[in-house]
Amino acid sequence: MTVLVTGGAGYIGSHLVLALLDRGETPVVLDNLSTGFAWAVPAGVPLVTGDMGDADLVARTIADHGIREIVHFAAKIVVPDSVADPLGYYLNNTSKSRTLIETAIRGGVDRMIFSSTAAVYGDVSGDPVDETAPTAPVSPYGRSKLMTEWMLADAGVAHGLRSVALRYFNVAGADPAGRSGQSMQAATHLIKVAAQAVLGQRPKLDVFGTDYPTRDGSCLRDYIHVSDLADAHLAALDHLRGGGGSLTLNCGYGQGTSVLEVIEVMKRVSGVDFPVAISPRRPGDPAAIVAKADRIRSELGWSPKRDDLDGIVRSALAWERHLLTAKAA
Ligand SMILES: NC(=O)c1ccc[n+]([C@@H]2O[C@H](COP(=O)([O-])OP(=O)(O)OC[C@H]3O[C@@H](n4cnc5c(N)ncnc54)[C@H](O)[C@@H]3O)[C@@H](O)[C@H]2O)c1
Ligand SMILES: O=c1ccn([C@@H]2O[C@H](COP(=O)(O)OP(=O)(O)O[C@H]3O[C@H](CO)[C@@H](O)[C@H](O)[C@H]3O)[C@@H](O)[C@H]2O)c(=O)[nH]1
Repeated sequence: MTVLVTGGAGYIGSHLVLALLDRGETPVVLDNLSTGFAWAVPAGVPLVTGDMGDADLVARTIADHGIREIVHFAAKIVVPDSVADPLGYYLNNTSKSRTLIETAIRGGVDRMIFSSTAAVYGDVSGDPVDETAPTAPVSPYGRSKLMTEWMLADAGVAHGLRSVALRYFNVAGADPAGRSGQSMQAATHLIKVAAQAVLGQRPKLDVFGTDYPTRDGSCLRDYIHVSDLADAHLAALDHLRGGGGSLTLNCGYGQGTSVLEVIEVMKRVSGVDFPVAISPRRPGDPAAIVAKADRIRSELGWSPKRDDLDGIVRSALAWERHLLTAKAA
């Protein structure tokens, strides 16, 4: 069975492509390479370079490869950018997802896994949130994703498309075998930025706010290893292939870690005391967001294998070193 992976040249999508190959499946990637890399798509995996908003291209790809299921990662993903450019985010993440969903249904696709986000919940009190918590995103990014969840739910009722919306919490780390990682140099994610600070690629790390109502004043997030997340997608595919119904599932470990704690782990693991500056809050950031992640275990039988922040940080750092060596070569 061939699986179409939109955004498969990106960070998380490339890890799913590896996980699919590891279990003998046949992925096809559709990616416009806006933030992804052709080299991140393993040799032998077809890469269709183009936009998910291009209905003709999507229809052709579905027909050419006999696609019945799509894992949909393609999106713009930077929360503060979405505050500055909301319409760009609604176009790429919402409107183009609408085109993708419509074209998929017309082409006979009946299963879809969607990369949703913890950002759909908004500013929660800090207690772990389960999937029944009210959705009240505080950024255009979160809203652009929530609207896609709604479209999938409505299309499911009207057209029989079954889907699993996976609400990722903070994804970090890299493939344990060193085959992929987060590669965008201008990335804004905390663990990536901290790894770059270790290697001297950034002069310092800014902590965006230490005046939040949290245990040390910095924001709390629930960091999940990207390979555990890839496994959750495999489990979600298996669920739908087995005839299972649509689901919305949190993907996290249920453990909140503060920005300052992440920095402490990065310094300890690397042995490098990089400079840290306390800076103002960043727009669109909720104070604390931690998953209650029981449903994914009971519905999919998924459980994490790499629930260890030291290990996540170590793998992110190893990938950053790899990128640096590759650049120098
Ligand atoms: N990284 C996280 O912590 C995180 C957390 C929650 C949810 N997510 C979601 O996971 C998904 C993947 O994120 P990522 O971290 O791998 O980001 P990424 O930027 O590395 O990957 C996104 C990929 O989508 C491609 N793309 C974007 N718009 C496209 C379009 N219109 N047509 C075709 N390709 C397009 C990009 O080129 C890129 O390869 C996104 O949907 C994101 O919202 C990520
Ligand atoms: O240089 C930095 C980078 C980040 N942070 C802070 O670190 C925390 C985590 O930030 P980041 O790694 O950028 O992730 P989030 O903004 O939490 O967003 C990520 O996690 C969300 C789910 O929680 C996803 O929806 C988004 O796609 C993904 O970018 C936030 O409090 C940031 O303010 C800093 O203090 N300094």
